Amino acid sequence: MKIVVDENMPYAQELFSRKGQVVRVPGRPLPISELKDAQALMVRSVTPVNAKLIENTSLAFVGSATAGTDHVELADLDAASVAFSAAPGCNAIAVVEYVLSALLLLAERDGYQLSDKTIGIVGVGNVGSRLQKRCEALGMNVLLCDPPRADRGDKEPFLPLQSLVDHADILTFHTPLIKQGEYQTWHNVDQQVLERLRPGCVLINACRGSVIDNQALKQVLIHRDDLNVVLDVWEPEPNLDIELLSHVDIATAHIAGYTLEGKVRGTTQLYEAWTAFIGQPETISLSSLLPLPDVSVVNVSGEFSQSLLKRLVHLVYDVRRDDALLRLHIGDEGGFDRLRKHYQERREWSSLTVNCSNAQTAEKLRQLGFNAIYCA
Ligand SMILES: NC(=O)C1=CN([C@@H]2O[C@H](COP(=O)(O)OP(=O)(O)OC[C@H]3O[C@@H](n4cnc5c(N)ncnc54)[C@H](O)[C@@H]3O)[C@@H](O)[C@H]2O)C=CC1
Ligand SMILES: O=C(O)C(=O)[C@H](O)COP(=O)(O)O
Repeated sequence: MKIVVDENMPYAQELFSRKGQVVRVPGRPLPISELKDAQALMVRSVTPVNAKLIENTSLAFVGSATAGTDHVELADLDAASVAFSAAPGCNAIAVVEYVLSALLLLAERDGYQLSDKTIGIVGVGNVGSRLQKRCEALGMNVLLCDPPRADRGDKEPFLPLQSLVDHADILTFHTPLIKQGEYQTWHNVDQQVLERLRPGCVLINACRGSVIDNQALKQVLIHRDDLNVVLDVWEPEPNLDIELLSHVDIATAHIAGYTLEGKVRGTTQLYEAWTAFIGQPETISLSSLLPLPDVSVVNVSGEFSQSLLKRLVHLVYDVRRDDALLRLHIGDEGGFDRLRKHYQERREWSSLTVNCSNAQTAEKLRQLGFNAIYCA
């Protein structure tokens, strides 16, 4: 059995080679000739999966180690009777921690407490709902927008997008890219929305570039220098608009989901889906695969504060590292993809054990995702 896997998928070789011959390939562009005699293909978001890719192959299964599936034409796979599985939620914690790392930086730079702010979360799925919990733990006022969930009758108090635009100090997007229909998200943030954002608003996009009209954003940023913008995703990728980048406060190369845990979960979720598909189901424990992080234990005394949180968060991950790298390498041929391919290991906050002398501090840090322990 031949299994073709994207080379940017940690532990794929180790796991999939238990069941067949593994061939690792680049995802952009993917060498189609490798698919002719392959039974399974495991991709990432950079590989468009459509009729053209799968024609004249023996593929029975395609997996994508991603949350988003806008790169996959599901109807084409259905028509060719090729099974498909994604990895929902695999990297949700990573995206949440990216967003909070960025917010803690901006809050320190501009001298405010996040607990005084209202955050609007658009798209309250795996990422949005985890972000909601952590923002509530921080004492922020949280507004939610998710029309599909509202229409399903989910209990949360969902609001229309316009209401979030009018009331949020921070507006952050976590929807899939939906190109048309009732729940379209393509260019959800257009010129009109951008002009209407509250003065000093922080706008974050860590879902898909085209959820924000990037050309409209560039034009608006030229005359609205009060806005603060965090972009992890761009329209288009990898050839983003360098002038837009120069107006953005925090700019990264579509790496919000790139913790080691997030990537490995993506691989293990696909492996489990695929072994179930071939009738040999296996379950993989994440902790059996993960190495110890560089910094694994710290001691903390005293009460919880935003500045303590920022110090702990940036001990694990400081988004400025990725911002600096993108600005340095965006002019290089293939720079965007190279940064993603050779991404420096990044861990989730839960990888850090925080020994606290204060019980409330320990409780708060646990709510925020650290492995915090109260040591009397
Ligand atoms: N930058 C990165 O590295 C990453 C980006 N992503 C992107 O973020 C997206 C969200 O990720 P998850 O939370 O894991 O997906 P999810 O599918 O769990 O949640 C998406 C939520 O958006 C809602 N939604 C759909 N249409 C909407 C609309 N028109 N307005 C408001 N809400 C709408 C859905 O009802 C759902 O609750 C993914 O589809 C993917 O494109 C995900 C992971 C990493
Ligand atoms: O899971 C998603 O959706 C994402 O956006 C991924 O983090 C993107 O990573 P790649 O699949 O492009 O490596």
